[in-house]
Amino acid sequence: MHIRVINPNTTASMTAAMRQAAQQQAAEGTTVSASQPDAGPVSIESHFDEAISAVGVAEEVLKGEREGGIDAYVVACFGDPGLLAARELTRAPVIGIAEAAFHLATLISTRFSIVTSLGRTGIIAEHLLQQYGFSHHCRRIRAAEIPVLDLEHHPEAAFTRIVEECCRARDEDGIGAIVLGCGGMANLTQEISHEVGLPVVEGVSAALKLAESLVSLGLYTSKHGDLAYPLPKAFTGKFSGLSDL
Ligand SMILES: O=C(O)C[C@H]1NC(=O)NC1=O
Repeated sequence: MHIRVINPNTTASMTAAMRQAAQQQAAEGTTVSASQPDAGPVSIESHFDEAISAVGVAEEVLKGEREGGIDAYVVACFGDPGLLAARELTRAPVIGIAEAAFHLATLISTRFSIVTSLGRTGIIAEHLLQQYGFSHHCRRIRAAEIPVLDLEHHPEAAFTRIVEECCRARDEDGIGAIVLGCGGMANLTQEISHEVGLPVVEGVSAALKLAESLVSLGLYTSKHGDLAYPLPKAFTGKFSGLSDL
């Protein structure tokens, strides 16, 4: 099967790291490709960044549908930007890394904490926990207080900050597992788990394995109801190419 990982930010090196992490976890016979929008934020650290990146996610799914042969998509940003819009555009399963991580974390612990990059995006994770029904499972949303691109530009310092915050969560929050709250942490999971001594759930890998499961079960995004294809209509200006999809 073929799974497309979409990095909603436009940092190609982060996309490559996500693809590598996902391919390492993929089952034999699963091909993982990755893409990012041509236009949008280089990192997603605010509501505004999320809103802009959601358009890019939709455009990447449309590209994938035109390309053909893609069995599932992963939206690889912890805010799950544009997830429901993306699901409207395809019958293929579309899995957000936050939603995937929350599901898996509740299967291995009764309580988990999230460690994300910047504290100001914590409210986005809080809203997702409420939306997906996991609020009572999550003890606390913590932040390493590192800009997302520090994961690329200052990886050692970023790793240290993330581990320190994970250790505080382990010692203070009464939890059994940790969810990493950034797609850019996809290649750090094993090292962090080894340092912290708790199971660490990372969203790109979680979403990849859930996508494989859905495809293997023959499950697809329902086209009955609100996730049916969008109604054909005219779009104007720079979105005119989306007219009558
Ligand atoms: O929401 C966050 O804090 C992290 C989020 N930003 C980004 O560019 N990729 C992410 O996963």
